[in-house]
Amino acid sequence: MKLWSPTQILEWDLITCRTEGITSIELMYRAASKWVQSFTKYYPKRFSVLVVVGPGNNGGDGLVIASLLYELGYTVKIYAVHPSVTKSDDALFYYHELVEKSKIEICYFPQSPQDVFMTLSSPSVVVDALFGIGLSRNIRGAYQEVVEWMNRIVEPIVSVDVPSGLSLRNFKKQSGSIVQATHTFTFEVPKVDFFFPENAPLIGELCTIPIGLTENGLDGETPICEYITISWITSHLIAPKRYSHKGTYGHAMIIAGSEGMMGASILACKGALSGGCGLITTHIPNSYETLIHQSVPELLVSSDESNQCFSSLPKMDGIKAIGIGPGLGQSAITQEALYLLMRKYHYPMVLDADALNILSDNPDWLIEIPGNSILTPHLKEFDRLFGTSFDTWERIEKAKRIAIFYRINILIKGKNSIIVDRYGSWSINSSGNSVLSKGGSGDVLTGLITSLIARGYRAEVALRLGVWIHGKAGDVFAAQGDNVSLNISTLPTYIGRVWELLQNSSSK
Ligand SMILES: NC(=O)C1=CN([C@@H]2O[C@H](COP(=O)(O)OP(=O)(O)OC[C@H]3O[C@@H](n4cnc5c(N)ncnc54)[C@H](OP(=O)(O)O)[C@@H]3O)[C@@H](O)[C@H]2O)[C@@H](O)CC1
Ligand SMILES: [K+]
Repeated sequence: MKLWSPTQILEWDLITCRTEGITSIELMYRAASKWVQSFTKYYPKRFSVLVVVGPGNNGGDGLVIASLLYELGYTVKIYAVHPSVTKSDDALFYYHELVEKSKIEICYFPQSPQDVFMTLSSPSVVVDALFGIGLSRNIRGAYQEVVEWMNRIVEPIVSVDVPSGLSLRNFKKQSGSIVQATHTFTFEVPKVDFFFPENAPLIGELCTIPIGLTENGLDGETPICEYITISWITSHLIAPKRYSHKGTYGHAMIIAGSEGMMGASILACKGALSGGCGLITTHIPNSYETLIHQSVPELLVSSDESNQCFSSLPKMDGIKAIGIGPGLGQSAITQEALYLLMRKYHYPMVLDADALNILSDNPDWLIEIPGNSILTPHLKEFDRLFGTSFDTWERIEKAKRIAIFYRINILIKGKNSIIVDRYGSWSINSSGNSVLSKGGSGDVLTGLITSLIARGYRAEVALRLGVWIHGKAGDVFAAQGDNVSLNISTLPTYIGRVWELLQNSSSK
């Protein structure tokens, strides 16, 4: 799914009006009606409702929502901050047509919405229609007071389109107050900022409400980014060849594990096996050869000169991708070996965990990373590598500059992982949940992505596929009714279920 900027969404509204021959007033009514349909499923008539309206079209939606709920028999009050209720022509139309003609009470600033709310019978809910995608600066003054009052109300807040006050990149350096919504019912498509970790407490439960904007209305426009869902994944899968042998699907190498951390090596190798490449060689400290043979008999094993850690380069003929880092350790001899490996190897590498820690300590080695490789830091590792950022937008801009400069791809791991590729395009992953927040989960992912590259996917595609499949495996596990106890060594089994699901979706 493509994610658009506020300006593009407003343009999409206009295109829809032109294509369908309707007015923006009609589109506003349609949007508000659909919104009310969703709202009533969560909050039935026994709830009384305070609708807080702002000066623009978001406030206009609020006026239509208030009158539709009133018609449905809800107890409704409106709270307006702007002295004349609204500055928008469309909203004014509905103010005269619907609100004035009804008996809905309107209360105004400087009375506090809290005081008005207290006059409603319980249970009650606040509808936040103060600002939507048109907010152009940080909220100050009366609006700020109102947002702070709303946030102190303990009952649910349901935001219309956007929690009011969220900048959506209309301006930089967000610093004003923002509504902390219980639900955000957003129109047509989620907004990019909803997926950023710093905004998670503001959005609450997200519900996207289709309002029938013209399909393909923004064709030819460049979206801000792609939200990776199953349809993107199925459209990028390479079908298995009919006649194949183990050489058909590529040869991957995993360099992972050191004394006391060989579990990381096993997990990364199992992750690689679940990615489906033809051959996997693992390079390990030589004292663990028997352990690996017994734990994962499918692997070819290359033994290091050291008994404890990675210290010498393996033979790399025919290896199409190397995954390196899980449990690797950071001894001086390992650091040296990583440096030599990056200089000598010319295909993509997937650098994770200790490989990233080593790079953080030696930032001038970044230039040695083979082109089209992948770095897979989580937030803290990213900040350690490239410095802290004010917010996710700044972090993404930084990642784009670095990715383009070094011709590498960067995965910033998190609840909604962000993928920035070497061309500067970026995506947000949609799959995954908290069962994956465990030691070893990243090791499996490193192996999986490495395997997909060896199998023949371009690195930037393998990265997106791997991240989505890994997250989806966590979702398949949680769908069984257990969102706690995933044992990471069983994760590859759930990756297998995801492949099955993908095969079924592709054949439909
Ligand atoms: N277009 C369509 O057909 C459809 C649109 N829809 C709805 O419209 C929403 C977008 O509406 P919008 O563009 O009017 O923007 P909105 O968020 O209401 O705010 C703009 C107003 O706020 C003001 N203002 C801005 N910042 C401020 C601040 N910090 N402090 C104080 N004031 C500030 C700004 O005035 P300014 O002072 O900048 O001149 C202006 O008056 C969208 O989210 C969706 O809900 C749906 O109905 C579907 C159909
Ligand atoms: K809002």
